[in-house]
Amino acid sequence: MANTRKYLIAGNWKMNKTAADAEELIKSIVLELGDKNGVGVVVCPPFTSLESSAKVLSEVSNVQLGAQNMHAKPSGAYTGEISAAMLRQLYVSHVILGHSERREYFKETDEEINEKVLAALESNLKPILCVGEKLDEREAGNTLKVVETQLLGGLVNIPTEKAEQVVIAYEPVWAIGTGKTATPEMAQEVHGVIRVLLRDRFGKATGDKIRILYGGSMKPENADGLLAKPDIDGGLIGGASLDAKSFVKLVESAAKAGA
Ligand SMILES: O=C(CO)COP(=O)(O)O
Repeated sequence: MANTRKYLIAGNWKMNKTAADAEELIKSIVLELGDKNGVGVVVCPPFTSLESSAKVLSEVSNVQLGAQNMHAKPSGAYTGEISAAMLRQLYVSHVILGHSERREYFKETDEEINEKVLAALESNLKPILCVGEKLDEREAGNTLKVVETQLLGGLVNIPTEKAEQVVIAYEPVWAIGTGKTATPEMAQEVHGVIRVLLRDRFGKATGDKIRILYGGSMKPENADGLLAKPDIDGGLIGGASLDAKSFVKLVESAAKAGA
């Protein structure tokens, strides 16, 4: 066993699957997964599929539901946005925040992401806070600096007693959807630094409980090496989460790593 934290495999479906397609995929995942337990499993379909997904999952205890974003304000004149309370009512337990695609295409800043993390915790949603460097930042030797700024920026004002609810996802932007994965050593180097920053920020006991997922072209063929590393506590999976068999294989890899 690489560590004592419970592994988590989360699927980020991004802007894929209509509600009907989502229902089919969730059913296939549930079937493929059976009653396997011991690893946290979260699926994050688009907003439009949350309600039908929640219905399918209402009788399943080993798969949780996540959203891909939310607004920091509880309600108001924010056309097109979704609040934490709206997600909670659909039995959503997790929410991905600060994904690099939102930072890049929707210009989300660390400050806005931090407001969302605080609002999510306030509503008892578990934020999956994403951090990660772009290729030019890595090539310039700035990886750790970028990750530290995004991490600490996203965690401003988070009370220590709530910090355990937070999940961190390290997703090097150059590895997302490109088929290029960070080697286990490259990923562990960054995860190890994130662990030290979390211990500094929240104390060792809490810092050691926070899960740090790896994301970026993670698939069944490369998962074992990554999940064997001491500070890699699971995965945030894009492409490979859209296929029930490969997603469940990743859950099995995590179960093996945690055994
Ligand atoms: O962005 C990701 C998950 O949030 C990773 O996507 P891929 O697994 O498709 O590279």
